[in-house]
Amino acid sequence: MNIQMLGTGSAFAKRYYNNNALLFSDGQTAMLDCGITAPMALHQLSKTFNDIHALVISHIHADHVGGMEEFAFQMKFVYKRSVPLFVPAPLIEPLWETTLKGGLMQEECQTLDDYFEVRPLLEGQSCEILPGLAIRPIRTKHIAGKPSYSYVVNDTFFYSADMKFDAELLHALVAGGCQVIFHDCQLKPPGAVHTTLEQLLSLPPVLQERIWLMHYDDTMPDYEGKTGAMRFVEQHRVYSF
Ligand SMILES: Nc1ccn([C@@H]2O[C@@H]3COP(=O)(O)O[C@H]3[C@H]2O)c(=O)n1
Ligand SMILES: [Zn+2]
Ligand SMILES: [Zn+2]
Repeated sequence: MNIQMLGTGSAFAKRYYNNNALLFSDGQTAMLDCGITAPMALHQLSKTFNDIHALVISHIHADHVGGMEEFAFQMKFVYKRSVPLFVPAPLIEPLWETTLKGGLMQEECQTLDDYFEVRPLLEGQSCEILPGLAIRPIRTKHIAGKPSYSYVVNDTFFYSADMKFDAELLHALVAGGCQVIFHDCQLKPPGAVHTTLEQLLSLPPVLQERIWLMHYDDTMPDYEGKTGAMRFVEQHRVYSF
């Protein structure tokens, strides 16, 4: 599996774009989250939404879904095809009712299904989203009262999206065969809704070696060399795992 980040920044970062990813498998591309900066980030890679074969969503914050209105309109009215949208079941209704409906609803388009082939994901159940690429959602803690999901990819790769520190989960993932972890990282405490660098540094080196840090703010360069055995994920670099 190859992964390339469209952006690696926190919600308010201005240098690194929103923390969204492209996953490549068997000549096809899945997008994992589609934030406000996703359309521009794709453009900078000389890609369009027509290059995307599947979209996956982690939770409803603008840095993860804010680019979906353009995605939907472009597929419907420019490229005239429907992309499979893989969404954890509890997010489907709020994604339409609280985020997308205002811009996308019109006489002939009244539901999310008018724009995407909606495929509900069930927690803990693996789903093949592209040939050779299976994802398994895990509900993780982020904001109280707001469902949010991390993903295990092909049983060996963990993508936190946005989550509070959960050392027990990280230990269990590695014990279960997870080789690589892309984890959100709030550089400065307190970590009210994200995992902080300080918390990740409390993990043993054997775990840290597998962790790559993403969703960081614009001060990231100040932390080079201060992340233990963990490395920063770089925007646009293609990683093969
Ligand atoms: N209860 C909350 C809710 C949100 N936030 C900030 O807003 C951002 C939304 O995107 P995010 O990437 O989840 O990070 C959130 C916090 O920075 C926050 O700090 N506390
Ligand atoms: Zn975020
Ligand atoms: Zn969030």
